[in-house]
Amino acid sequence: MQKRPWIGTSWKMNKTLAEADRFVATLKASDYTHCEEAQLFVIPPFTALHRVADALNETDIIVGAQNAHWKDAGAWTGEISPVQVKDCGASLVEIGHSERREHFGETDETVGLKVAAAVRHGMTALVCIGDTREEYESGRTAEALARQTEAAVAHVDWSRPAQVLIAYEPVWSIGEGGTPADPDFANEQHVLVKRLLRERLGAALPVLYGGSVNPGNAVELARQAEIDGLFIGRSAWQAEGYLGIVTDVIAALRT
Ligand SMILES: O=C(COP(=O)(O)O)[C@@H](O)CO
Repeated sequence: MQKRPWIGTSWKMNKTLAEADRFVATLKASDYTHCEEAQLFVIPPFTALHRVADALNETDIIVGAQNAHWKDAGAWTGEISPVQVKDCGASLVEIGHSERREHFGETDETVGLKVAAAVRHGMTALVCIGDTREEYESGRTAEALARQTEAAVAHVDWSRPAQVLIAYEPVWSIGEGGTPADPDFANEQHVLVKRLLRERLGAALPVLYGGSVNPGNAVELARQAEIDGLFIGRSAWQAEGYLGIVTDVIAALRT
């Protein structure tokens, strides 16, 4: 059976409201507002979340938040709760991106608590895990992924319906100066993560790849047996770039 990949982008700390509107207008004018061959998702910054979710409401494109706290409300100045992002129209929450782990004190424990909270509120949790360059170069990728995978699912109440996606994003592959992971290497890490999940939960979860995905490597990555989707940064920040990758991947998976 042909796979239906997740293909999405986080805008990180980019886009004014006018720029968000332009991206969304291009998306809405495309053939992909209702797409059976891929699950599209867009993760704007909080400032544009409500507006983008509203604009894409009638489409099949999922809109997510880049983070959400584990508590529903309270004295947590500067934070945003899962109740609030859901209220803005988000149905997905990205959790544990390496930039948050590196710069904002996100830990395996807070990631686990946030995943459980997002799921408790009926949203999909998209959990980013990945090895640092130091872990990669010293052969400790598997150890890092095992630790982060276990923490990501540790607090979820699995006796209730829960949608959790994992994004394998090697830290050394992300952003300017990042090296895209070799597709075979990425696939091997996805095999490992899925094995860990099967042992822990009795079933694997979808695992997406992220880190310097671009028009030149997207198809080969998406063709890997255990890569269930692509999570794209820079190459998808212009709607045309995003739609170009979506078009290429869908066409390649048809053949
Ligand atoms: O960080 C990500 C990848 O960024 P790139 O610019 O594609 O390296 C991923 O989480 C999508 O935001």
